[in-house]
Amino acid sequence: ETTPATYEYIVVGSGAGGGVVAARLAMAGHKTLLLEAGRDFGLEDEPRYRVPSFHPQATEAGRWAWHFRAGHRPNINTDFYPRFSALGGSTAGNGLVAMYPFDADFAYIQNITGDDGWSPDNMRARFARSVEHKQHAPGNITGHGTNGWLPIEVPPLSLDDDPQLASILAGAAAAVLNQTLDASSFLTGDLNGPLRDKHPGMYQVPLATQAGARMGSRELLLSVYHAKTMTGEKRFPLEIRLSCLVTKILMEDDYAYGVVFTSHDRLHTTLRDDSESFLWPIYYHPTDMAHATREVILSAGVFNSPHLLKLSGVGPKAELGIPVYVTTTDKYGHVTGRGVRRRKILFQDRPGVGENLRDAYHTSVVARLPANWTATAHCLPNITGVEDPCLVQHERNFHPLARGPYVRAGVTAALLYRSSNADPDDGGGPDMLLYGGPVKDHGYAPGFSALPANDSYWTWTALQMRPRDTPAGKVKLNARLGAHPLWPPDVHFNFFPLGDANADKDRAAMVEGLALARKAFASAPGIDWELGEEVKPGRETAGEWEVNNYVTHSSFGGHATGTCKIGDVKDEMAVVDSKFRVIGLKRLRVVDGSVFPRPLGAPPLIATYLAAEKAAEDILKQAEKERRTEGRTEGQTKKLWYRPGEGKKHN
Ligand SMILES: Cc1cc2nc3c(=O)[nH]c(=O)nc-3n(C[C@H](O)[C@H](O)[C@H](O)COP(=O)(O)OP(=O)(O)OC[C@H]3O[C@@H](n4cnc5c(N)ncnc54)[C@H](O)[C@@H]3O)c2cc1C
Repeated sequence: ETTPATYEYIVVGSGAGGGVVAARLAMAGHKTLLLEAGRDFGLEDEPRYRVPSFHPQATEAGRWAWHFRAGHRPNINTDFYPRFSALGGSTAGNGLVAMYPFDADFAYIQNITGDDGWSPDNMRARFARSVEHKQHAPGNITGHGTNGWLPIEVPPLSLDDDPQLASILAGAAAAVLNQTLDASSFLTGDLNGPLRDKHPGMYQVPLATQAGARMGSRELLLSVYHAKTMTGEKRFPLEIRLSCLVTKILMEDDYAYGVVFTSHDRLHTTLRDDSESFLWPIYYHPTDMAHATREVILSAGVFNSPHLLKLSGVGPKAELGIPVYVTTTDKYGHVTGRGVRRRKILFQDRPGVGENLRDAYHTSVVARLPANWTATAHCLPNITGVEDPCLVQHERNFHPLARGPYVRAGVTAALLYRSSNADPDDGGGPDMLLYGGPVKDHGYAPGFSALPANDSYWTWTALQMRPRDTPAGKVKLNARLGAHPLWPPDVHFNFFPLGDANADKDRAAMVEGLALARKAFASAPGIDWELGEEVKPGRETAGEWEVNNYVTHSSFGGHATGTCKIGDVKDEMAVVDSKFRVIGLKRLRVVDGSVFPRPLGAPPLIATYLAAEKAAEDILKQAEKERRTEGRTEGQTKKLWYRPGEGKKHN
């Protein structure tokens, strides 16, 4: 029996939420442990990490993924829903789209909680502090940062690259915006500018890249981890432990004081498959613990954060207050080896944990154009044994202009528009986004990343940025197997719930989006559709019933949120308050993409980074307050809260 290692803060998960929080706390001088279930794939010679256009292949790389199956309708959970397990979390393989959220997204949280830290002005100021906006086209950079840790750049583009490109974009401008294509405003416009919230328009899409290579919370963490003082010592007290799956939050009375974790490479990815072999890693790989004198911060993502809270006994009484299968452990968290027992695991009734699983709807129209894209015609992605000249070009050059076509992640243009189904009371402005690129993309499904060698596809995807309030989905303990950290949770969205009037309006907006995508193709000047074709949904999907059916059953997500939602402390379904503190408990916060109470207008990456920046400020303010009220100096705060053994322990 040894004394567990003790830190001021323990952060679980290194994604957009946890990566930023851990880095900020360590930079402020606090001894911080970051535990991440995955490995550092960026460290390996891994083009799927670095190269933006390989993001679909990264999504399907088994060793990086959580292998979630998520149903989009209740009781069906067969759909592939990618989430990454790596240093950097989902930022290690996501689509890199770096779009600033809408003011309304932040104003909503400010209004329901009364916390002005969420005001659009404060969030914009955080954005300006966090990013370094590198606009390769000479664009408007008002409201952007120039010196932050996250580089954002617009991949270089020339409309002369391919005769079909200008035509496709002109078709979209005509169909969606009723305008002729203004190439100069498209090339210099600013999708992250402060004015775009209220104005329909067509923009290039900024990416979180540095000179055409992926950047994210991994790079921030590594720069903090490796920083040295003038005398060559470690500058910031950050410890990062990879391949460590946190299995439980340790709690006593009403506060968290540490975590239990298991170290094993690929533990969760190889074994989260419902098979009978699920128990061996727990038996044969040691569990360990760490204690936190100040706080435990849960940043395990939209599915794993509520799952881990539930595994630790925090969640709905109806689910945790009845006997479920649990692994039996001794008082140090070590598995006793006597298998599983049925046990009630309720520690704190928090009915909102795992509820309110929401997402933004996407639906795509894919067309095969008459000719292959000239910019990528010589590329040979995904052909084993053959050197890919485009990859060689990307890897040998370090200026985005010289790196070639792989600096793009599959999205070339985004059109913001207001649908005829928009909520009249939503304050106006665009409620839909139509984005497109030279890819065959109709959502995540096994095998989707296998690209044809010479492709001639373009996909327009309609994204509903502001779905209405409808009955939401859930993340629950595995109904069949119970509460074991290696058993994946049941994840059920609730897309277009039947008989719900708001869902019908959402579907109508998506049907309109699909029609506009088709019109965009049809309006593309000079494209001979005798030589090309719509491949998805295909011409046979033409009648009202067929289109409705296609939208209902083929719409996909990717922006899941809400399972640990922020709310007023009096809202019994809220999980955390505006400062990310789990309501009803002390010393425990959730800081990740699960906290947003409803889907964000923009893709969630930047919003999650900014939420984490706010959380770090909130945590540091609290630490400072404690330091003052206790009248202690910083070095003397260690024993402030953690007094294990004094209180009543859970389990
Ligand atoms: C394929 C894909 C494409 C995307 N494209 C875009 C895009 O283009 N633009 C955009 O804005 N957003 C995009 N996103 C979404 C964006 O990446 C996420 O919203 C964001 O990363 C969420 O951050 P997070 O901190 O909530 O979770 P994550 O970034 O998922 O991080 C959670 C981390 O916690 C770790 N973890 C989980 N459980 C445990 C445990 N028990 N113990 C230890 N560690 C644990 C995980 O391994 C993971 O590293 C995409 C996501 C995916 C998966």
